[in-house]
Amino acid sequence: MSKIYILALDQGTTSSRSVIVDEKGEIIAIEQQEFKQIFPETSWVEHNASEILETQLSTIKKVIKKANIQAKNIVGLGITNQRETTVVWNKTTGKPIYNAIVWQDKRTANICEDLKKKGLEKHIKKTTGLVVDAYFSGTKILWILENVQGAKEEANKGNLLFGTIDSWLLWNLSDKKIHATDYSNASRTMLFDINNLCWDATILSALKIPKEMLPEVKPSSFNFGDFILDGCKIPIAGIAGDQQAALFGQTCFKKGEAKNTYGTGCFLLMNTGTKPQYSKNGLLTTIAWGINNKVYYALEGSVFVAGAAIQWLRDGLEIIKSAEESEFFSQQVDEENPVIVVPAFAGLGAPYWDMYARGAIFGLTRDTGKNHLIKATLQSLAYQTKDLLIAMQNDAETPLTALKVDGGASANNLLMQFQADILNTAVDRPKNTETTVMGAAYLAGICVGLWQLSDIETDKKIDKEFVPNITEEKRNRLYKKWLKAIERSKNWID
Ligand SMILES: Nc1ncnc2c1ncn2[C@@H]1O[C@H](COP(=O)(O)OP(=O)(O)O)[C@@H](O)[C@H]1O
Ligand SMILES: O=P(O)(O)OC[C@H](O)CO
Repeated sequence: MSKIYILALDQGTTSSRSVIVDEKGEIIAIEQQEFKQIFPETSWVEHNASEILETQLSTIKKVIKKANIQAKNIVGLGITNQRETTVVWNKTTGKPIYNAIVWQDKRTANICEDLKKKGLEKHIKKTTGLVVDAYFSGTKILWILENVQGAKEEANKGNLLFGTIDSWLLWNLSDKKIHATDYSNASRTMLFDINNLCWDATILSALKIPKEMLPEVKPSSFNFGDFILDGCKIPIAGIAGDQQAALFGQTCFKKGEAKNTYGTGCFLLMNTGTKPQYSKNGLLTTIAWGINNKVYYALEGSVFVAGAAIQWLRDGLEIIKSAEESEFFSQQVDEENPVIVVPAFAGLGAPYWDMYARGAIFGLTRDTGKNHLIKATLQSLAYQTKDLLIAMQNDAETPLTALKVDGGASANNLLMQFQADILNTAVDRPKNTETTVMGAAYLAGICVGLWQLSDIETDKKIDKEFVPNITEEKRNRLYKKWLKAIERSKNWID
């Protein structure tokens, strides 16, 4: 009998990836393609949605060739995606009416202020689990409707569709042009009622968004429709936002289990079981996934700039040639680093939620060199994670015994050791750090009957555990400086 496979797509902020996973849950081939980041104005970030689709399709073709398999042996397709990023397209032509507005984009801060003035903050928190912030899709949709000529009229006539990236891919990949999303992605729009699992009429009306343009919302492990490849029907059987998919891929199936992903941003999620738990410490309540007729929730701490700060060292300041080099240059600073970098390039996310904060560098002296700056930038990922972990432990009231990590920057040993040191918690890096795409593969594989949850739970191989190795006194002294720097970077722009 010929082998069977799952095709899984990870449409991230900086690249589109496709992987082939075999029956044993091993990745046998990966293809990845970067695409353009568009910065039309300060604090604006856009992607070309058509380029996203093209890069995704191109990696699908390449990965099948690389794995040397045939479409007929692929039994399911899973999709995971950068969340919140907003696409509005014309139902008839299939063309986006504006670039995708990316989750990092801050242009809608004023729309958020209006919502607050209308007294909707409490309602939004209770209904959607989110804080009012330009991060989420809702205000981005309104911006497109108000700023693209004729868009409002077309939307009211029912000619436009909205989707996060999963919906955009699903609509384009499915043979019947399915317009749907899953619970985890819907819960990032700031329009979705996470308790009653439906779009919220009050918020839609405040943002003047016609309900007809919104996708249908389904479980994450679900048969959404068929992708036709080389004449073969492949069920699109799993969809989840990338951070929730990573939580699933790290097998955090039980209440209290958590992971932290170091990608463009940094996202700490804890499974809180089948009931939403609300944070008192600046974290978000979000849907983790819907599976087997149940919906699971998570507490989330979202940091906007993590690996993106390393990209800034590479592409903006041009003081490193690759992200990996940040480790080597940081190792050259063996004394205590007096420099602190707060990479609030897109404001501050959890737990501070300050859309007006901006990046800052503290502690410069005449002998500060580029290595100090590189190390401080790398350390900022660990400090921001500590902010999140403190908030999460205060909410959860259970100490985390170890932190499971993944994402591009988790490959950096110096960062992971500093993370353990500053947290005073062990940091566990799995052998397979492609947990995000594995989450999508697992959701699809479970839907088509290839695996059960219990098969997946057994696969938890650790590559390396980083153990704390600094004194309590040093830890406290360093973190105090960080908190001082954070205070000074808040509320910078008007
Ligand atoms: N060795 C490294 N050290 C520090 N940062 C790294 C390293 N390798 C990758 N990164 C950072 O990780 C990010 C890419 O991780 P990835 O998980 O692919 O992100 P995304 O899904 O957001 O596109 C980039 O921002 C990059 O700067
Ligand atoms: O594409 P990533 O991995 O940076 O993830 C982005 C997040 O989904 C934004 O909420």
